[in-house]
Amino acid sequence: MTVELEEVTVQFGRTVALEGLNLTVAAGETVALLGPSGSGKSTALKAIAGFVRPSRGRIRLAGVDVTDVPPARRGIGVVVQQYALFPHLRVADNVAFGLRAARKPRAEVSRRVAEMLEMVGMCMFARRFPRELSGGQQQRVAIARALAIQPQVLLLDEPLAALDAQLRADMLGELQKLRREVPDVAILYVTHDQSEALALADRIAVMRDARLVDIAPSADLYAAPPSAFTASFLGGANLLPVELAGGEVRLAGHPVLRTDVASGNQLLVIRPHAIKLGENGIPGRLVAAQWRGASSRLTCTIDGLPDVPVQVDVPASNRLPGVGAKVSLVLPAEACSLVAAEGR
Ligand SMILES: Nc1ncnc2c1ncn2[C@@H]1O[C@H](COP(=O)(O)OP(=O)(O)OP(=O)(O)O)[C@@H](O)[C@H]1O
Repeated sequence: MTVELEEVTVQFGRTVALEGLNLTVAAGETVALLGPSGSGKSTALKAIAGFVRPSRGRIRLAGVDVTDVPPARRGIGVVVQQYALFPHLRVADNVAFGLRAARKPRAEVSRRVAEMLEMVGMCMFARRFPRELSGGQQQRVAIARALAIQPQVLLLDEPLAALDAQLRADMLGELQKLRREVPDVAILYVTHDQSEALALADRIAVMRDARLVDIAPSADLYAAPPSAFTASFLGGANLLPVELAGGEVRLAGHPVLRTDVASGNQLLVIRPHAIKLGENGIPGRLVAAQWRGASSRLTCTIDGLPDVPVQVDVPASNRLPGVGAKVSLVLPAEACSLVAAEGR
């Protein structure tokens, strides 16, 4: 079932939490809403679920306008950060809740509950209460409960945020599997974690200050971010001031890329791991080094641009120059792109 938002604006008093959002999630597609805290991601999800009412705009499910339809009648599965299981109900009854509310026959309820618990690997825990489960197990039950009603739309709001790093990685794997098991469901996944968005989403929608900034297939957005904000938010790219002259992009006077962009205030985008310390590169200095396990994050400056830090990731096995030493930075043209500098 396709989800469509057309010019959806949500206001809380004088706060505009979401401004004119246009977004479509196709059946079978996973879209991640990615953005910093307070950018309006959860508000967008709540508007689709029907928990908040837009002050302007329309929401359609499979072409049908549901803007004025109450949440329970939209047939949407919702999973939020804090699980929100019913504490007084056992796991099986939590999962059965929506089916019983829809007055499904008893045999169908038990069959479906068993199927769902099987899918999330929680059959053994059917008789437990939520308080007797770990955070990850509770989250699986929440997902089973959301899917039990066979929703055509699944909304996930930071479902892994309350879990520790190991569990988060495990659950991310589970969610990838889940996507394959419900191939026709439209999934909207709210997160501020770019690695979750990249791992799960077909397309990523980047939000900032209540607005959609960019939306594109995940790989495209990462490889060629259309804006400076997306370049730095998704993958922490370097944004370096350049000069454009005669079809050439120059960094501190050194040619790095050819371009059709004629003029304007442009920034060069390059990811820290794409820059190499090599021969005949752009001369600069190492100003700091931070060991990060498998890699080291180096902060360098380029001669002539002393106030612009350049982040470089190198494998931790590489021998590092000493802090203060001269370095030569190689920026492969294929790893470089341009974005317009922002006015702020
Ligand atoms: N019920 C509410 N009443 C008043 N203001 C609200 C309410 N809900 C959200 N807001 C405001 O709307 C803006 C967007 O909030 P929203 O929860 O959508 O952001 P978010 O991107 O999901 O953030 P986070 O990642 O921190 O959850 C924020 O400025 C927030 O303070």
